[in-house]
Amino acid sequence: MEISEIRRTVYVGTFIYSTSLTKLEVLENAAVIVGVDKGTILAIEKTVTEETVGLWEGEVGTKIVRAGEGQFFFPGFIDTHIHAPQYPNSGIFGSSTLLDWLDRYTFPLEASLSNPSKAHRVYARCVSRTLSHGTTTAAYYATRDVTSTNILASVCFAAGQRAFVGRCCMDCLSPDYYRDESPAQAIADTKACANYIDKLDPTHALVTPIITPRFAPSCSRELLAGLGAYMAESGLPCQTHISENKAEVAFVAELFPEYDSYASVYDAYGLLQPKTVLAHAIYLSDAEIALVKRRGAKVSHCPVSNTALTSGAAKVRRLLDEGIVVGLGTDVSGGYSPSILEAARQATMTSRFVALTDGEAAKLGVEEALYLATRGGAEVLGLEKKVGAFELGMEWDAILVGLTDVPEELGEVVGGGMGPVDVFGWESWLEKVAKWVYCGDDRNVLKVWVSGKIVHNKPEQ
Ligand SMILES: Nc1nc2[nH]cnc2c(=O)[nH]1
Ligand SMILES: [Zn+2]
Repeated sequence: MEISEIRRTVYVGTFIYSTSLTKLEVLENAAVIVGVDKGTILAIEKTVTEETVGLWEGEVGTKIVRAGEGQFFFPGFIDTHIHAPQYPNSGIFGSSTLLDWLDRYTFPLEASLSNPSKAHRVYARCVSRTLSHGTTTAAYYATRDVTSTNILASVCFAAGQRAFVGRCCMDCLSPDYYRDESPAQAIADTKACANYIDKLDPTHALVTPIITPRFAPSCSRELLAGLGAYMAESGLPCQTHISENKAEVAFVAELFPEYDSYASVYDAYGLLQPKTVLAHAIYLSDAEIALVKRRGAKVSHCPVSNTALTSGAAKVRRLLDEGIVVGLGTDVSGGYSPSILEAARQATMTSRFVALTDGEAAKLGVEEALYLATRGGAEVLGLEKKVGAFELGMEWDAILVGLTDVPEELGEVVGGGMGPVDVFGWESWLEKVAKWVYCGDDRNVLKVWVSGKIVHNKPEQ
């Protein structure tokens, strides 16, 4: 059958997804029917027989995709905070902390990406790497260079990754070689990138511009005000950093003495909104948490970066208890890993350190970490009706996960298995999922789809 004749794809097998912060639904012997034109879920059959699947197989225009024995479909991961231009520095951070790390490692690399061919090379690799780890949606910081930011948007669009792409605004306290020349220029350049994306993807079905003040210390009052006005007029989302490091928080208090807190600075310029993604949020005071909650701004928790740069341990349970929406971010290359599975794992580990001082309730379970990695992230980016779970009308943004079956007889696993998670056959589905979270990696990601289109296929070994 010609591909063009396929009207719907029926995915058959086991489906696992979050139905709440603490609950994972497991549908075994189920089917999810996806329309090919819009990539949306048309029907969910919670139990299907081989006979039914056989009938579908015989239908013209229907394609069947099966999860093998022991494999399962899972919603695609959502990275709510990642710096694509920093990807080559993954793992290179030494013993630095935020402010010296920016000067030493980050600004020189980002500035060098004004070379379009270098930008293309880095972005193509970053996008294919995140896809291979199962990231179907990413909120990217680019650099302050317009051409290179537009290259990132084009690379995401061509690769089929759902993405938010922001030109990084920074007109203050940044090195001479890497600083916006004026607030007006920074705003004009931001608009130029948004216009480029509007032409690339007019309905923002896949790629959306995002207003991106780097963080308060690198933005003048005039720039923050201009970006706040642009946010109000365009309705576009916004991403920035907040309260990541104690020296940074003290610096903001010194730079903006007229405001009570870091969060109040963003609020004063209209940047604390329901469509605002705040990365880190480690040292928010009670008053700031209340303000973030009142404004409906969202938080991107970046545990790998927070530990790598010795920034601190965000109190995620507290944020969740306050009703703040939280997702996960890799924060490459503050974070060394492009994997949201790693971020989920480290979110549970960090929460255990928090529990040592704040009590057992601080601990995040596997179910909660996976919720943050999927539905939480979707809500952070305003996509909760579109992606993050398997529900009617949602788009098929999904991954197929495979684990390695250890044979009952002593002997080698045939074909090397499907990645580093060994399954002995007696584990429940939820135990298999826990093993995947703690022991898995991209070798377990066999296929990845965005909006019903395949965007990654693990190479055969
Ligand atoms: N983690 C992180 N924090 C920042 N604060 C300002 N810029 C950055 C950045 O690039 N990464
Ligand atoms: Zn960051």
